[in-house]
Amino acid sequence: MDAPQTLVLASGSPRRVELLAQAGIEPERLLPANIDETPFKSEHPRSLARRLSGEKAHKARALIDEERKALPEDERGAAPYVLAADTVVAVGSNIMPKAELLDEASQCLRMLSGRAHRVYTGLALVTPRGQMRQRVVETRVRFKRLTREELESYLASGEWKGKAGGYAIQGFAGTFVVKLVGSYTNVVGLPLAETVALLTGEGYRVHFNWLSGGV
Ligand SMILES: Cc1cn([C@H]2C[C@H](O)[C@@H](COP(=O)(O)OP(=O)(O)OP(=O)(O)O)O2)c(=O)[nH]c1=O
Repeated sequence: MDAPQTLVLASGSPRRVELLAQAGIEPERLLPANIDETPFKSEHPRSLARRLSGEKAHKARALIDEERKALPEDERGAAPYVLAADTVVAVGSNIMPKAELLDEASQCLRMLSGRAHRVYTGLALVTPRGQMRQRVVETRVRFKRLTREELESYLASGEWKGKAGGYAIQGFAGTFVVKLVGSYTNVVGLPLAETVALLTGEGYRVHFNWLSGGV
């Protein structure tokens, strides 16, 4: 019999939950970790994705440790695996904001129009023993040149809200993509092959019972 294992996803992103579900992984708990996501001065986008995902995982694990400490020792059980991610969009070394305002989204899209950019997702896993494992996955994306009409209707759609770089490839913005090199799920927010590899590499058992089909 396998020892029990639990997974906490340190995220409030429904996309990340859906992506994990696509791999047959259902976290026992969602624990969004609110952190300050402001880049340091001249911070490289790759370093930012790594740092922020690490901070999210670390914060969630610290909360869990607090909760466990409040329990009698014999009721604590094993600590869970804690997984976090952070997605950063960049043109060269210029980090695009996570668009919250129309103006920000508009600026991002003008910058991305007709150009190539990179999407970095930092993955951070804290093992039950408290060890941090990290990696950053990079995808290159090229957008076609956007017409004024496309730009305006995209802004009106609101799909950009809360998205790194002011777009969501899984929605209307999928029609802007003329080239993509690397992991598609990485752009949506969680690179699946790498996430599964990270988890299984640390002893988390992923059940590949796909025979019944899910699509
Ligand atoms: C580029 C791109 C980003 N995104 C999303 C993924 C992330 O949710 C978001 C980037 O912000 P993140 O800070 O990575 O994540 P989040 O704040 O949404 O969630 P949490 O920190 O709680 O895990 O942008 C898309 O959904 N599609 C895309 O094409």
